Amino acid sequence: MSGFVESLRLENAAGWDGCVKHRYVDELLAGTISDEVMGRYLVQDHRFIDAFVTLVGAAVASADQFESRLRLGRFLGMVCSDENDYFIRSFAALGIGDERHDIPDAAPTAGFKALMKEAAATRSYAAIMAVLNVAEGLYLDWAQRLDGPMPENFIHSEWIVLHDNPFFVDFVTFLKGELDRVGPAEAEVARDFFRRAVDLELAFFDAAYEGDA
Ligand SMILES: Cc1ncc(C[n+]2csc(CCO)c2C)c(N)n1
Repeated sequence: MSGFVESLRLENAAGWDGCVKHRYVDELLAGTISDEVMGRYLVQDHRFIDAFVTLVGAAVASADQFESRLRLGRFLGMVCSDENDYFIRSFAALGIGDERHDIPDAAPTAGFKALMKEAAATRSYAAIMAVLNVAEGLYLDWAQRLDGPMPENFIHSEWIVLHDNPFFVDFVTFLKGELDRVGPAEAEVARDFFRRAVDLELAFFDAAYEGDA
C-alpha cells in the first residue's frame, strides 16, 4: 500500500517496530507481565489518557467535515466511558489507591502531554491526525500480534481487546484515511509530529521497566 501515512510509517520503521515488538508487548500478550510493571504502566497511561481526551476534543473542533466530527465524537465517548472504567477497575484489582496521584509523571509521560498540547494548540487537523495515527495505529499493530490464547487476567485481556476489536480497527482505518487526505498539504508539520510521537511511544514502554519512573 502506498500513501502518505505509509511513507511516514516507513520513515519511522525502526521506532515503530521497536514498540510493536517491545518486551512490554511480549509479556502482556503472554500474560507474564508483572503486576509491578503493569501497574506502573497504567498509572502513567491514565495521565496520558487525560491529555489524549483533550487532543481528540481538539480534533473534533478542527475537523473539516461533519462526518469526521461524528466519528471522532463517538470514539471520544468510548475512551471517556469504557476505557476509563478499565483503568479504575484495574487500579482496584492491583491495590493501587489514591497514592497514585502523588507519583510524578515519568519523562515520556510529560513529553507526550506536551506534544499533545502542542498539536492541539496548532489547531491544525493534520498535526493532530499525525499524533493520533501513531497513538492508535501502533496500539492496533501490537494488539494484533496475539497468536496464542488470550491471557486469563482481565487486566491483560481487556487491555488487548480494547486495542483489537472491530470498532477500533475501523477507527484506525478512518484515521489513516484522514491523514492521507489532509497530511500532504502540511507534510512537514505532520512528519515532525509523527516522528516525535513514535519516539515518545518507545520511551513510554521503556519507562515501565525503569524502577524509579
Ligand atoms: C502511551 C500511549 N500511547 C497510545 C495509547 C493508545 N490509546 C490511547 S487512547 C486509545 C483509545 C482506545 O483504546 C488508545 C488506543 C496509549 N494507551 N498509551
